[in-house]
Amino acid sequence: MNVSPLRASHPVPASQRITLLGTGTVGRAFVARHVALNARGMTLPPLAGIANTRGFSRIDCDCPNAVLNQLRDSEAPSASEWIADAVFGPGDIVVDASASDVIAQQHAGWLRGGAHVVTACKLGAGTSRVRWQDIRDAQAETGARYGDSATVGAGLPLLRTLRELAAGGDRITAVAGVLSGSLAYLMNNFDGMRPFSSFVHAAHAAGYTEPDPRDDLSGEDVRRKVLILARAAGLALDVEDVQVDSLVPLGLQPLSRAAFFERLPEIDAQMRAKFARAHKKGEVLKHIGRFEFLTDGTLIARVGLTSLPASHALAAGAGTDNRVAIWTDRYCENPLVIQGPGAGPEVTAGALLDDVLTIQRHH
Ligand SMILES: NC(=O)C1=CN([C@@H]2O[C@H](COP(=O)(O)OP(=O)(O)OC[C@H]3O[C@@H](n4cnc5c(N)ncnc54)[C@H](O)[C@@H]3O)[C@@H](O)[C@H]2O)C=CC1
Ligand SMILES: N[C@@H](CC=O)C(=O)O
Repeated sequence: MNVSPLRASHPVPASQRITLLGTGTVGRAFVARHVALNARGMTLPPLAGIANTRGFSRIDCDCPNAVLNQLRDSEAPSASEWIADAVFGPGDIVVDASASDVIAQQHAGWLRGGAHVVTACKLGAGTSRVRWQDIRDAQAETGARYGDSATVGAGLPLLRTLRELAAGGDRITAVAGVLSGSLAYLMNNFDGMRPFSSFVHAAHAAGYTEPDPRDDLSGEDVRRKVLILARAAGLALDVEDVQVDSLVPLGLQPLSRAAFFERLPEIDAQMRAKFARAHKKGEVLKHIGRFEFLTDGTLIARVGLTSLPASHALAAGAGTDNRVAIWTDRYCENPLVIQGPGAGPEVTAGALLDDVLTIQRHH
């Protein structure tokens, strides 16, 4: 095993190979699935390198888990210096399982170099319109692929469905639904009695939340998903076009992550009150992201908590289920509805590997 936790150059390969960025909840599940599929005799591009904030390690052995563990446990100081030395080119598949804006800024450049990028991180295509456009332009210039199935619905067939409908000439008139697996889990389990904060801890421990759960509770993660969905539908929405209502109390917003967790119970009273109001009306709380064309042709986009009758089309689902309704020219009376688990390391890693396999089949 050749492990070099800091600064390693990465020459352009002759054949397809994977470099995994991120050794956290999703990265670890990705390696586990890669190992498991290999053991089942599937032919996959090899895992050639892994990076995290500690550095970059080349994998010269049949032991990606050992390399991952060594890198995770490395005492090296936190640094992203490996990025400056990394060169990805044709044949490379970069799998982004980080939540790093520094890495997301590199997506377009790596595509321009001819490498394919497969990402669970939404900060590439789910933030500014300029960054998203740059990624699209880079793909068009080199033909390299941008695998984004994991970014919305943790691999549920949402993005591909929207793209196929749009490619078939259908106008997408609205998309609305539960787009956060962690918020689905929270709303499906919170009973108004046990503290809401205890469920946030459980969702974090299960790997459903973002590394910082405030990204979920603030609605920012769903804003990114709404942007990615709208862009897949051919609508170039920008960040400020999406109105977002946050669940994070003001006092908890500027804190470090550790301090936020300490003061998390401060969220409980407001959530108990919201639950009680909904319960009194015989309704349930659901966190909904949507974009839609109003009858005057205006496109609006919103994210936030709402209370719905239990019989409402978007109120169904259990656990981490995302449930998303799509209205188009074709599906104008009754929407097309897609539902299934929308968060968790295994489904997310599965979506990343599905995209890797698609690239392998087409290149
Ligand atoms: N947990 C889930 O259900 C889903 C997660 N995702 C996305 O997957 C991504 C990863 O999530 P988790 O694994 O929960 O996060 P995590 O916090 O457990 O792991 C993040 C990893 O990224 C690495 N990293 C951060 N900055 C880096 C840098 N500059 N260079 C190299 N590595 C760097 C960290 O060292 C860490 O290993 C996030 O973008 C999240 O939005 C997407 C769909 C579902
Ligand atoms: N934190 C996200 C994970 C998937 O994108 C969520 O809760 O949906």
